[in-house]
Amino acid sequence: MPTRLDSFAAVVAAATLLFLYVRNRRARSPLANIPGPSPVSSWKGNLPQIFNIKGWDFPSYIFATYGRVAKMHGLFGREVLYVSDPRVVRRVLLNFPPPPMVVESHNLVNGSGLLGTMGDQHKKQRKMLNPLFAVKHVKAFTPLFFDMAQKLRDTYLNELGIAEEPRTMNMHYWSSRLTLELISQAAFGQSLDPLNSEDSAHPYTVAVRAMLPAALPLSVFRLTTPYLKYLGPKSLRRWLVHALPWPALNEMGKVVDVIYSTAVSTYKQKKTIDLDDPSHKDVMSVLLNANKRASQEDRLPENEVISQMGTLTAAAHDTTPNALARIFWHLGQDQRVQDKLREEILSAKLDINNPDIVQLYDELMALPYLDAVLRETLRLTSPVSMLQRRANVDTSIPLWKPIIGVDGSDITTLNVTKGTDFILVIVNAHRDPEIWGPDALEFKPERWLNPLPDAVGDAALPGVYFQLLPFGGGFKACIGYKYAELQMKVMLYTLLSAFKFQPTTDKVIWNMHMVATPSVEGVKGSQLPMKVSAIV
Ligand code: HEM
Repeated sequence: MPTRLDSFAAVVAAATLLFLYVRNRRARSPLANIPGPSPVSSWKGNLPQIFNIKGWDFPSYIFATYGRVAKMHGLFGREVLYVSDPRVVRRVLLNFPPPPMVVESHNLVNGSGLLGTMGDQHKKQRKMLNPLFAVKHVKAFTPLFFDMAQKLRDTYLNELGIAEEPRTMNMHYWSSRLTLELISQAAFGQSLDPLNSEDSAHPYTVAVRAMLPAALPLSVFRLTTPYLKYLGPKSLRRWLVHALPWPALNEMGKVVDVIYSTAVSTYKQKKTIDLDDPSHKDVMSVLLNANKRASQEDRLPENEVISQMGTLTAAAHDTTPNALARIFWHLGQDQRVQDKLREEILSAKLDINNPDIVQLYDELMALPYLDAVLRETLRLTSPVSMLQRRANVDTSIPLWKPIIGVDGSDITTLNVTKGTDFILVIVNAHRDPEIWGPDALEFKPERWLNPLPDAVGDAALPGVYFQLLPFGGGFKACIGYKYAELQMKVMLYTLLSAFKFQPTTDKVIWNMHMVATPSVEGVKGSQLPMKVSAIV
């Protein structure tokens, strides 16, 4: 029979073992000396703070308390580095992939397109698609974009009666409709929305707009995505999505089906046309043609070509309308900037019917204040506020500026092991006063008209868009950023020439999803109400 003493000894032994286990684990971790906040959940660590749609204060709190590097916890105590140090951001973005969960979630929804692939498969796709998104190709869409933006302007003026009296318009909704129409025409050569009335009812447009709301209730299950393939073949998984008594999943299934079947029918239709006919300029036609001519080694299989359609639509639609809405929001908040921008636009008098498309594109891009407003919005309020990556090797990364370790020593290099997770905090890197100056938190387009602080060059953030990261950087950087830039500039040029935009009394909230989205309390869906008046 064990005595009380035996029981006591067993408890002490167990406690000692547990203590040693925890201590050894901590000692073994090369991140043990990196300071950071305590986890708020025993199994979710700091994730509820990191991925909180109302959590804008968290990145600023971390920056103020810990600086550019903080250690946090993910699921079941997994260590996560929350980083805005520009040298670390550079090394990580240029070398490490997103964690499998991120890539697999994209793959489940849009198949094996750019967002849903990694490694050699992804490299091969980029090789095929990069030239189609180069400036030379994007320039060719300038007249189409102006045509569509003018259509929207005329609908506002006439069908919606703004020529007669001001109206409150949801600028997110209209940016989203224009984005979808432009991507349909430019990327797939088909028009889905004539943009001439209040509503758009094309099933594809409806499905794409429903995608993000449908994905939100499922986002907590993203963690399981790398393992879903073990449930069986695709056909079985597809059947389960519709058959399980789970409304959120069934809804997502319906949305994905519409997007996929439209992609397949577009692909089949493209195979019947003469792709050598130069009038077929849309991305999909050019891609099919390039793929047909590619060497066996470089050629993409059919399913990967089809998957690009949903991928490009989702990537363009989930981001550009929110970026545009944010610009309109800033212009509403700061009427001085709006007036100054309109003045530049009205005095530029671009000939938008200029048959020299290259000249028209170059003149639009050369408008300095328009460019400065865009850059400043994407700096201060980047639509994407964080990126996720996972180390694929053990390595050491020197820091831009040292941090102070838990033991009080200076840390100048991060030693990370394979598998370490990173949250790259774009919002902090874009607002760092040591990089951007003491006015880093102010919306000041003028900063881009003057030489930037030397620290911007020294920090060398690895973005594809100037020294900024709204479009990411490295091998998974945004392929469509020149396209997005053109769309945003054309829409601003066209609408600001005709209208004044003012905030309403509604309280607009920006939700910190993976892409920041505006809403109004108590109103369903994305909302950016603005009072729009015609300029007489
Ligand atoms: C303002 C608008 C946009 C923003 C802020 C934006 C932002 C981003 C960011 C941050 C990434 C990198 C994600 C990561 O590293 O994990 C990305 C990737 C991507 N974007 Fe965009 N994007 C925009 C517009 C577009 C447009 C218009 C298109 C297509 C026409 C597009 C297509 C893509 C694709 C295909 C990828 C995946 C690239 C890859 O994995 O190789 N984006 N975007």
